[in-house]
Amino acid sequence: MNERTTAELENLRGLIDGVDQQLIHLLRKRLDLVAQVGAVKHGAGLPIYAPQREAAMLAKRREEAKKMDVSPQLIEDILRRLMRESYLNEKDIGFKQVNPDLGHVVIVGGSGKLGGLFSQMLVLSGYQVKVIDKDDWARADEIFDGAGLVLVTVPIGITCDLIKDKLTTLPQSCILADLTSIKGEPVEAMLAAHSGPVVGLHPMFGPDVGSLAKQVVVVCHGRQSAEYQWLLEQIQIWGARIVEAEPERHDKAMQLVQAMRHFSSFVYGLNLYKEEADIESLLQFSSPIYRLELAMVGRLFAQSPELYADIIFAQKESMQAIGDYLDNYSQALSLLQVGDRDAFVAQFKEVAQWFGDFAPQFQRESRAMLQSVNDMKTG
Ligand SMILES: O=C(O)C(=O)C[C@]1(C(=O)O)C=C[C@@H](O)C=C1
Repeated sequence: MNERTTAELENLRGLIDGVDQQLIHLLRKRLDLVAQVGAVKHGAGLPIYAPQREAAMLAKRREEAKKMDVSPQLIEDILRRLMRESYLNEKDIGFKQVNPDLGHVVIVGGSGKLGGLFSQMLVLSGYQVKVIDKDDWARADEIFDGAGLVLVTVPIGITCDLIKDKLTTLPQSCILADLTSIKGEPVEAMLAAHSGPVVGLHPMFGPDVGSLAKQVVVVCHGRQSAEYQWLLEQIQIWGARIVEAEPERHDKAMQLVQAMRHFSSFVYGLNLYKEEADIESLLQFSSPIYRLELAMVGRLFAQSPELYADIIFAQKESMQAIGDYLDNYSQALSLLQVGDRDAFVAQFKEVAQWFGDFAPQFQRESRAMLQSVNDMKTG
């Protein structure tokens, strides 16, 4: 059935169409300026992401919007979305090459998705990239000869053995780095296999990010950090933030941030499956937060089971963290079973106090996400 309308409404809608068309012209104009900014940054070696400029610009636009009785949050939302577009556009122009004298780069496992992303970023920065995969080891000497950087990005389960078995005769000055999501054992293995510069990296994002702007790369220093300083600078030019960490502290955090997180998403999906839940009707009844939760869980099952098995099984210690979760679940369930509502409320308050200022901060952040989820609804 057609939506009802009136002549007056149609007239106003025509005027709105005109304003929206003007917006497209303005967007085109902004994109052209951003392309020029990208070219200037490329020449000067400046990072794609400029947080101080963004903060100053947003503050000014919010003020101006207020004066014109436009919601400051509206202009902020629009500009943030536009800047996301800027990161993508500036990326395509390419990046300054921080170390033009580096020999070529070898990506071990380059046909993997994350390896592919790093390969693309390095090529966009002017480096020559060679890939070595399962079937290429017979040509290894030729591929590694003259390499300035070897980046290991194979599944966690085989990373350490591959380093020990295959990467012991790299050129002395070559940097050996890995992208594995645990850092203790791989960094140790690299230090043992290679006597030159060593660094462990963990990109805290998946291969489907459009740009590295605002993403985090964890760095665990191995040896001769002055030799790979350029690489960290290069990653920052791509827009990412470098966070330094000790391998042990990083790995401990990953037990909760990755192993436990993904395991509980897995069980959530497993439970929906066993309960024979009808996703279609759940979506019909879903509140925005439930939709977001389904999206978080559902996206897991759109990806490689091996990848998640690798992450979950990577550290024996994760079993403890996941077991603790089960214990806490059982204890909380027993409150429900005995109908102890007061104990539940008391426990809730205790946890809320522990979250402190983070709880309202997360509430604010999730509000914006929930609004976007709602915006995406159609029909
Ligand atoms: O001003 C810049 O440095 C830009 O790259 C442009 C722009 C924008 O779209 O306005 C984009 C990214 C930066 O983080 C800041 C601002």
